Amino acid sequence: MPEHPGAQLPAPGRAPFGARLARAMDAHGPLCVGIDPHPGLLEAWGLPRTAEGLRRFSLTVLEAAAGRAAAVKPQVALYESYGAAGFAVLEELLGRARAAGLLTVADAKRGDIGSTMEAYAAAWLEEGSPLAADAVTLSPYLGFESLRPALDLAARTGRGTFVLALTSNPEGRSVQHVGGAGSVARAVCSAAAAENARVLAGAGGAEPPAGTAAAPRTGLGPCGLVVGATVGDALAQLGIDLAGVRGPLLAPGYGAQGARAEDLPAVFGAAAGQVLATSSRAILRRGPSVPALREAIERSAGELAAALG
Ligand SMILES: O=c1ccn([C@@H]2O[C@H](COP(=O)(O)O)[C@@H](O)[C@H]2O)c(=O)[nH]1
Repeated sequence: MPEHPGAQLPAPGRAPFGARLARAMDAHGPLCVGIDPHPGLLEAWGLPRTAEGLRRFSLTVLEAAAGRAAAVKPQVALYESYGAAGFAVLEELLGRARAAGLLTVADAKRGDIGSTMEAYAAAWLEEGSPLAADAVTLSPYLGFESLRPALDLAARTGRGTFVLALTSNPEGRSVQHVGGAGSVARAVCSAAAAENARVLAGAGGAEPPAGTAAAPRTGLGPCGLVVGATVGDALAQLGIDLAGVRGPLLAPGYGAQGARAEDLPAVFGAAAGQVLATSSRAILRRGPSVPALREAIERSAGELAAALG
């Protein structure tokens, strides 16, 4: 395992991810701005399809989002496609976002056998790693427990994970929704609930007393889920209790994929307060004007806060 510069330094005191995310959502609304530098958007913004174009795109979105959104979510694939130069831009973006007080979610969708998973966990979640983010997206296709190195490292460093559960794309249903009460989606949600219960119990966070509604954004554990805003009534159909997961819910599908803010309460029900909706293209299309991007971010954050609380 390569040593990261700074890996030997003690982790600075950092509040748990659930608490930091709750604070950011309370302050700015439940919006995560997706940073997806698609080639077509670079062209529309008058930027070259080079690492310098990627950098200018990324820093412009950051300038617009700072102080107006809870988090940003760079789509790692769109940096990776530029090779080492793209990763250098991603490193700079993550560092600058942190300095601007924005939480960062690296949308990398990593997942592999445990020994390799250790390397992914170290890259995205370890103190001192150049690519460390506040949270990373994970794929549980090799089994939820194969993600253990990332789950443990996130809990230890005050970071978070978002595990794919019910994705926003229509194709996801053919794998995730099959089997009713025995669905893959339900198994992933149950595993995340068990993980948060374990971590929160270790941190002294007791179960909410039976029969009382827990305040929706307090006491969230580090293991979040990706649940698309486009899944309609799938949660009820599959018998999934997302409030009982006690983790944050990253919800793509709002915006360019068709879900509207006013659709979200029906999709998420009692878990609405745990939702961090993410939107990329619907906001990014408004660039490169920073005031226009800011207006789109403020409008989205406002309508999501009104819908989700
Ligand atoms: O289920 C999923 C998981 C991840 N995504 C990612 O979110 C953004 C969505 O972009 P929009 O432009 O707002 O549609 C993108 O990076 C996806 O890879 C998702 O859409 N669905």
